[in-house]
Amino acid sequence: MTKSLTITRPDDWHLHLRDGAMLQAVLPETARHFGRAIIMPNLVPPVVTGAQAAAYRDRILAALPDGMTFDPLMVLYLTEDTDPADVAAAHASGLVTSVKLYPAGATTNSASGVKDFDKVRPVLEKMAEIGMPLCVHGEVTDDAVDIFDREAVFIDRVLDPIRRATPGLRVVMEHITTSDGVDYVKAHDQDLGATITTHHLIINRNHILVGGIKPHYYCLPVAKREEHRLALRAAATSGDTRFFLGTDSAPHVDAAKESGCGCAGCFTATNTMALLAHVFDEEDALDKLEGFTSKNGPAFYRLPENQDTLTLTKQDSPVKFPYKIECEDGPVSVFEPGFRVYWTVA
Ligand SMILES: NC(=O)N[C@@H](CC(=O)O)C(=O)O
Ligand SMILES: [Zn+2]
Ligand SMILES: [Zn+2]
Repeated sequence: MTKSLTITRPDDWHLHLRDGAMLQAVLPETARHFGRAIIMPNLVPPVVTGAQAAAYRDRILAALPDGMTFDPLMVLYLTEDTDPADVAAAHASGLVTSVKLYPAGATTNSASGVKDFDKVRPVLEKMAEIGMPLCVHGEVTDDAVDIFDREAVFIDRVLDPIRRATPGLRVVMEHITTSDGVDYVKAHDQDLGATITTHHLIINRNHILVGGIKPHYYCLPVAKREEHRLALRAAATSGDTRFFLGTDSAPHVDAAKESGCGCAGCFTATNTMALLAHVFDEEDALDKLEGFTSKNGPAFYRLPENQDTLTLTKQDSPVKFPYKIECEDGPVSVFEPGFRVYWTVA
């Protein structure tokens, strides 16, 4: 029996579009379904100034196929040299939505990130004053900390001290992967939210490592134990407005992933909405999907909801997705959930 669900058009509150040929290849995959996305600034070199964000936004809009509508929400990459006045001006003009904090070395293209958190205090204070959200990649980079513990340690060592020192700072914990992340958000107020990815609702660390190493399931923060995946599912489907979708769809060409030192990132833009419908259906929470994908994010970012809608239908037989999308630089594998999917975007 065909089931159908119409929701306010979704937004993606954490997305990597890259640049050049990759941007050209992946942008339609997102714009087909999503009205807006928070565009991650970890290009090489990173998007650091308002002027760089304006130029990147123009390149994104130039790559948008005719007939598609999509609003890229630009983000500045926080460095120890970021000028609080440039950030405030870029925000006031409407050009830039948020600032992204990467601990130096934490993830793909994060070499220009922050080493000494005291150095960015003036920027964070300015952001608290003007109500501009800070997006955070929440992992410590200390060699002594096990990679599976890096999110929990970040919360204690970095995030909580920053929030205490900067009252009023509005923070999005990006791509949370642990029950520690879920609990930290739940214990705090409206100035704190978190994005959850599609893939972290689907895979745990066994999926990466059992039966052979699966490079396409490797991303950062790395997927954790099953109990954490279940905590993320519970948070996403709970209706708690502090949790919203950030796919962290992060394309790399297959040659860079299927390598002796494979890049981190899962490319989920193509099938994210169908996979989320599957997950929410499985959790008997289809009525919570719209909040997670289309309402909680705009509420946190203090933006209007999209005016248009998206319809998902559940078919009688499994739906096929492309295995790969083509890019001039090489093919990019689409995230394969490992189960049959019956949902599709109408
Ligand atoms: N998530 C990832 O595994 N990779 C992202 C970076 C990030 O979001 O940390 C990327 O840019 O490839
Ligand atoms: Zn990240
Ligand atoms: Zn990311």
